[in-house]
Amino acid sequence: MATADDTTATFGGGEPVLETKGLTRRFGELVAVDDLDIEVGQGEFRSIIGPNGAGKTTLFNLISGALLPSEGSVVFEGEDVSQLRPHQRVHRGIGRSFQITNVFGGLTVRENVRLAAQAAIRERSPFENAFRHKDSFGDLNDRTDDVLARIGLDGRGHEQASTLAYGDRRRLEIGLVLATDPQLVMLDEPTAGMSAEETRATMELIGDVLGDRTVLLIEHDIELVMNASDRITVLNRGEELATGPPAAVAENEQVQQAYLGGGVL
Ligand SMILES: Nc1ncnc2c1ncn2[C@@H]1O[C@H](COP(=O)(O)OP(=O)(O)OP(=O)(O)O)[C@@H](O)[C@H]1O
Repeated sequence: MATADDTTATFGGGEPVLETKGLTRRFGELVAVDDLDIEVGQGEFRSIIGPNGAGKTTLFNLISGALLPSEGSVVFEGEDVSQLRPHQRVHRGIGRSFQITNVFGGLTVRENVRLAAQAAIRERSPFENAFRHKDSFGDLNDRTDDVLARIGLDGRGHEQASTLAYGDRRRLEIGLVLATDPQLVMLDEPTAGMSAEETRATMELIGDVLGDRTVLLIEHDIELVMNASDRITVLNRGEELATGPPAAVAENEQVQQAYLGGGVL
């Protein structure tokens, strides 16, 4: 049950980009995601937080299509996508999260970006993509150049991905998400394992390159979540404990008790 402010208000007006309706996922007896009704507005930066095992990753998997719901639905841009396969959801504009974004170490930076862009060209069958006339690849090359520039790796497209330093590899991963031209971007702990400086730079990059998209973020770094989010949803044992702007969530007593044992926020 949601208790915080602003739960039902649609961000920025208009229809939500993403809705879950009674979304539930069971693993045997365990209810990992329990009757979730959330709405994410166009252009919103929404963070999902909660203790270990709260259901955050399961929720992401249900939205991306890696898992199917036991009950309920996922609605994206007004369409029920609950039964679609992951690649079909990518075509509709649901961006992959880092955990399922593959950087191919043996390929160059440019080849990686180009491949991601190609995989996501919408409305075409793989057959059509394979046999398109050479000239029509102009689009793809333009998009690849644009992505490389936006992630600051232009001029480095020829480097083999496996030789990139950690921070640059994370940039490339963001580039691969961007290359699919998603409307909704799902980021699963994008700064995990980074130094404070790398974290700052990565969040800045995310703001720069994904600022015009709708973003869903799973993140354990509370300070980062507080600074970056328009709204935060707190999960606990699969249930929505609260949704609201950072300040309202930080003051929510149930959140304090369930998530933080009091006093951390
Ligand atoms: N494939 C699965 N089979 C059985 N149980 C699962 C499976 N995936 C997740 N679970 C269980 O579902 C619950 C929610 O897990 P989930 O990974 O979604 O939580 P989380 O909030 O992402 O946790 P963390 O912060 O530790 O990553 C946990 O109790 C977990 O053990």
